[in-house]
Amino acid sequence: MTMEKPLIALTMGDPTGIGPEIIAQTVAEPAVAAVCRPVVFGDNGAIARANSLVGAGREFATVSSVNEAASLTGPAVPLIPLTTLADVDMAYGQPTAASGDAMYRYIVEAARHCLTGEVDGMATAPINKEAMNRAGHSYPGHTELLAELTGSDEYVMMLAGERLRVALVTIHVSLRDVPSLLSIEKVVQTIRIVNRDVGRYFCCRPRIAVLALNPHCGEGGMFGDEEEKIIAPAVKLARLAGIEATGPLSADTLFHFAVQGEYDAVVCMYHDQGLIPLKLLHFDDAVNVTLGLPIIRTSVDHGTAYDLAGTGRASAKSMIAAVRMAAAMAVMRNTGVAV
Ligand SMILES: NC(=O)C1=CN([C@@H]2O[C@H](COP(=O)(O)OP(=O)(O)OC[C@H]3O[C@@H](n4cnc5c(N)ncnc54)[C@H](O)[C@@H]3O)[C@@H](O)[C@H]2O)C=CC1
Ligand SMILES: NCC(=O)COP(=O)(O)O
Repeated sequence: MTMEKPLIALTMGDPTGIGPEIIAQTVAEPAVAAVCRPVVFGDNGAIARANSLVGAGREFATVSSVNEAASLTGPAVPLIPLTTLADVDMAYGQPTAASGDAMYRYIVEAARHCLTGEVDGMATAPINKEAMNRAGHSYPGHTELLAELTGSDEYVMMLAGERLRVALVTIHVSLRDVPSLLSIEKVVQTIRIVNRDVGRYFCCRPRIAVLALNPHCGEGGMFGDEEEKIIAPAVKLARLAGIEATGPLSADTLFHFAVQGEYDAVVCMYHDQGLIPLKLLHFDDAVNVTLGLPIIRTSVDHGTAYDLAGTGRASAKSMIAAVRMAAAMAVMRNTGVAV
């Protein structure tokens, strides 16, 4: 039996950043074409500029719907133009209200098509969160926007590389607010979603490490009591539910053991606790996956890189990895077969 390759929506991200360039490189990558049919949600002008800049040699064909994209034959990559940006809205590193609105619209449309099942998943290029907010769309990032669009109360940001997966209990919040945002319920919820979705897509019964918040797990309460009051009870509840969770574990040593293969995922209490080790190991090729949504969504692990935009020097490895992972997850969901 031959199965059609999954249709994966690629959102162009910030028109003034590296998004269009890494998309142009990604769709030209044979390893991407081998596993999926990409369809780009973006802007003709921004993509044409990026395509000639990187010289990857893959043509784009403007289409007006996902149906038309799906039935396109030949080597051109379908592009659904949702905006027609003026040059001023594509000036490198200078997002405007129009470009802030554009990045939002690409995400909304791709998510809508994921929900209807017309596309199998989406992989997103980076946005500038401040520009999206300035355009009137008040979300900390894709994750929270997609949670709202899909009606999901429970979701987790996970970043995954070959050697390490980190999942975050709190995401884009001020460090000073982290302790008050932690609760037994929130930690259990994160562990539960990681267990279910890492189990569903990546390995059958994940071994989950749960980090402490404070140095030395709080040193018996001398350096904080979140371990005793919140994290240890949460781990206990998760274990009672049959989840292979261990913790609280000291963050300074745990990553050494996680990358030796002792754990399949590490639950971290805040953004930089997980993303610093992840990017140290996997800056080039990690993928951001939103767990808990009814749709498949992956993304790059980096930002808009204004210092590189327009130079053609940005690496597309994380975007390529994100598209390939979305495709593999779609095949797993649609057929139960791991690829
Ligand atoms: N998935 C998303 O939409 C994300 C968006 N952002 C946004 O990106 C903007 C800039 O954030 P920063 O913290 O400066 O992070 P950044 O990742 O854009 O840049 C940090 C450094 O990494 C380099 N870099 C980033 N991507 C690269 C690539 N593909 N190839 C080679 N070098 C690369 C940059 O040149 C820069 O030196 C912010 O507005 C932030 O909100 C940040 C992370 C993820
Ligand atoms: N640091 C990761 C990041 O900013 C990604 O956020 P999101 O836009 O995927 O929610």
